[in-house]
Amino acid sequence: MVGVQSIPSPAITADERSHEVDHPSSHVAQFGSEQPLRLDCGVDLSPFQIAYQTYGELNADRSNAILICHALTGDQHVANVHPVTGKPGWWETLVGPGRPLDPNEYFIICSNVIGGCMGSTGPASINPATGKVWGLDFPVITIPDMVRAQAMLIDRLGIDTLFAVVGGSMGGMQVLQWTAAYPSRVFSALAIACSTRHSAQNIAFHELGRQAVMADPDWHHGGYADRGIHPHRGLAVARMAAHITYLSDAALHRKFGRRMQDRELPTFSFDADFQVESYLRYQGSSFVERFDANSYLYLTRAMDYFDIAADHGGVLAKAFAGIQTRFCVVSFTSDWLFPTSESRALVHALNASSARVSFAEIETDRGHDAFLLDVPEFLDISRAFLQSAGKARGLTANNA
Ligand SMILES: CC(=O)SCCNC(=O)CCNC(=O)[C@H](O)C(C)(C)COP(=O)(O)OP(=O)(O)OC[C@H]1O[C@@H](n2cnc3c(N)ncnc32)[C@H](O)[C@@H]1OP(=O)(O)O
Ligand SMILES: N[C@@H](CCO)C(=O)O
Repeated sequence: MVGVQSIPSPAITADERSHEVDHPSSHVAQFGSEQPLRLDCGVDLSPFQIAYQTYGELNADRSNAILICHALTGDQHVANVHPVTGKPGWWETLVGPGRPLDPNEYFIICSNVIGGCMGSTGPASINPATGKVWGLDFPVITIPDMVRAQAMLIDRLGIDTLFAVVGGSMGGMQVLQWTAAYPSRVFSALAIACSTRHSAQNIAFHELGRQAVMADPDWHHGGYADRGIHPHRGLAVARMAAHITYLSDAALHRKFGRRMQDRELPTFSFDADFQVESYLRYQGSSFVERFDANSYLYLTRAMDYFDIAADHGGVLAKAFAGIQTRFCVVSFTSDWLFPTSESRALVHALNASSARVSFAEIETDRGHDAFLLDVPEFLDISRAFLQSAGKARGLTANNA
């Protein structure tokens, strides 16, 4: 990389490097009892580990680091082939050479959240006290817990201030939590399709999903791993219901309408007569191949508990008082899960805090998950925001 001084992750030990998996910059950072993770529920989690990927190189003054926070079922494999699904990284529209988050310019970090199931400690991990899978003995985690764990990782990487923290949906919640908890460590923040608190409707959808998991006889009160089984049916139903909320009526109509699946006439049965039924079944069955049911319970719960203003006497602006971080808030017109009104409320609070904030509502029928798709206006806005913040930060092309 021309003009970029390569600084290997400074505090990563040889032991940690031995955990490298499918990618040259794939790591697991382990934290021990000297550094427990203090959880909001009152538990000190120790030891624990965070699995993460990096792309690009940290520059000489360590000013070009971008942290990507993933959404509910995402993971650290943001821009490399996924080791389980074999599919491209989940945000390759945004991250990659020539993309708005270009590893030739930035040192990009993405970690699997605490509570996740792709290498970070979560309910599917082994509880060192029992030698068995944690299951429901795993402590309930929150968005602030996820961010606290990430901050320990960022410390471990020797980075004081992140050039940017970027994320959509649950990732956007983490972005906002980063700015509220560590304002001086975040130079710029790109918060997409998110909210400062989970709405009653969203909590209701999550509860529906959790009940579907818990109603599966294979769930065994979270103890399925010891029996060598997994509540696939319940988790698939949960994903099917959730997936509908990630799209929009218009998008479903455009994709499938009332068209039939591989047939011309109704079968007068409960087979998947309609394409949209077949599609949903596919989304459910492919999801369970890559996700743990208990993790789904814990991560949905973390989103439900999220409410930044609650920690500031119910006044959202207080969470951002005096903040110097540059914000860009993005919403999508057809997102009914995190509607534009919630982004506007955030922008108003940032304005009331005299924060620097730009806001874009993007016209699309692709619903909440538009942030994961190739939506040119979204990508252009992201690029322009980071370039402008980069100038203010003194970053030059290729960060020479
Ligand atoms: C690790 C991670 O994945 S990170 C988490 C973020 N990623 C996700 O949430 C993935 C799940 N979400 C999605 O797939 C979302 O629908 C989106 C919005 C991100 C993708 O949208 P699009 O690119 O428009 O894809 P679309 O929703 O049409 O789904 C395409 C898939 O459905 C399948 N499909 C389409 N029609 C049908 C049908 N009638 N019957 C069965 N399957 C169908 C396609 O074969 C395709 O399968 P593939 O993903 O294995 O290639
Ligand atoms: N579809 C994405 C976003 C959900 O908010 C996910 O599963 O993580």
